[in-house]
Amino acid sequence: MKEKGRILIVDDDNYVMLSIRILLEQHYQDVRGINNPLQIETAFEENHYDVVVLDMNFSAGATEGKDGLKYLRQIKELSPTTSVVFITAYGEINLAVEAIKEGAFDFLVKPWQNEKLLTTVSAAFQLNRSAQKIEELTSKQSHLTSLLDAPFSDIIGESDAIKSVLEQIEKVAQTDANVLITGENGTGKELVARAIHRSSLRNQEVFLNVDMGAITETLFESELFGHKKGAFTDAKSDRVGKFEAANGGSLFLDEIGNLSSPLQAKLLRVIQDRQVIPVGANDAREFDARLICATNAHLSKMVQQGTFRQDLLFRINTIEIRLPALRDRKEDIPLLADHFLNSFKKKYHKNGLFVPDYVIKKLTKYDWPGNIRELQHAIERAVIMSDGKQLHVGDFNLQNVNQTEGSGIESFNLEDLEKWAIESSIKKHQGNISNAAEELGLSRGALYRRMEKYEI
Ligand SMILES: Nc1ncnc2c1ncn2[C@@H]1O[C@H](COP(=O)(O)OP(=O)(O)OP(=O)(O)O)[C@@H](O)[C@H]1O
Repeated sequence: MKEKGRILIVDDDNYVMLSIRILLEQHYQDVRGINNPLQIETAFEENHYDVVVLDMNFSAGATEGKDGLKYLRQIKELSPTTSVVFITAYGEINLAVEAIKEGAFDFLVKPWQNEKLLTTVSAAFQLNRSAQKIEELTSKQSHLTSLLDAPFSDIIGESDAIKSVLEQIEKVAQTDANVLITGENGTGKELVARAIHRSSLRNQEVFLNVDMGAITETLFESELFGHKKGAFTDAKSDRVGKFEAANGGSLFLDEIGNLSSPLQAKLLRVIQDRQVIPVGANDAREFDARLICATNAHLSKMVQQGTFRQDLLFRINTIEIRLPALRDRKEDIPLLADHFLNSFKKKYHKNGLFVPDYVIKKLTKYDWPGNIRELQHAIERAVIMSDGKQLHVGDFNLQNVNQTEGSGIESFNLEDLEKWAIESSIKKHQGNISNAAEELGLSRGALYRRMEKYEI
């Protein structure tokens, strides 16, 4: 099978260039030859090359190899990771050594042996791959480091409510205190839990996540505390539980309000003792994980109703961070909308998509019962469904917007009636603009113009 490599051969002797090309084409997917070194720059503008096989002398009669060194420097400038292999005449070996000092990978002396040429190019190709890998890893690492340096960069918002949340995160992150994050669904509880971990001293260790709402009674102990081989029928080998696996890091227990009473008792014992006993084991094991819990339930109400243990609540809520509903920080909606729009425009390759101000205003008026997750999904849906030019309010499928406006015809103002007819028709056709336009007797363009006018 051919290697997925790109090789460029630069030699003004067409015979040499062609014979190397024919040989290398049997082993590499993309091999190109040029006989004029002045084309090197254009060749690199068109493609990246893993290896360049470069003649040492180009000017007729020249034997000093200065041309080769000049083009080597040019290639290294254009693409530092590309490996360069020189082809040199017998008398130029000193120069070839100089070329290696300047960054060439190796050289071959004319007349070359095919076997030797293939081995040299293959080694140059492997070196290039490793260099590229290192470059990739370095850029990934610097990206991760910048994320660590800016642990809140993905929490969008400038409202007083979100600023106060960020301040609290910063304060608690430095401690090992147990944190309870409360807030409605989709308000960003998991995002905040991750931010606490990232800005804590434990950020080099793991962040593990357990959804207490999804865990069954029977699996609870085995998942969280681990089990010994043979402890029950399916226990084919020893298993480390989440508490132990999160050692040194943070353990995020989501939907903690969903735990049954017996499981609350088990969890309380483990948090109090700071040790777990795996199912089927006799000895307890200590763990050192920072606990972050989250819920959308009112735990203190549940305590009053007798459905959540007060002692467990006291253990987990050393610090409580309450996340505001999106409707209580509406001033953040334009920022969040812009953030999600940009990322979905990129994801769905609709960079030209434009969102008029009146649409953003409409989004700000809506109450977003599903909070930021609902906003995120609504924007993703709108971007997918759009024709790639402009978003309209109708693209967002909002549930309660304008429920009161236009739900009955109380005014006989013609404009009000037209707006009502358009809204009703779009609703009837579940957002399908073509069908609504047909029913209203308008072209799609005319309907869009009216939608813009009435801010629908
Ligand atoms: N302030 C914010 N800035 C940017 N994105 C946010 C913000 N808050 C939440 N999100 C995004 O909204 C989505 C929902 O957030 P998250 O899962 O953290 O909410 P949650 O409160 O844990 O939800 P649930 O209670 O349903 O588990 C995620 O994709 C998250 O990245």
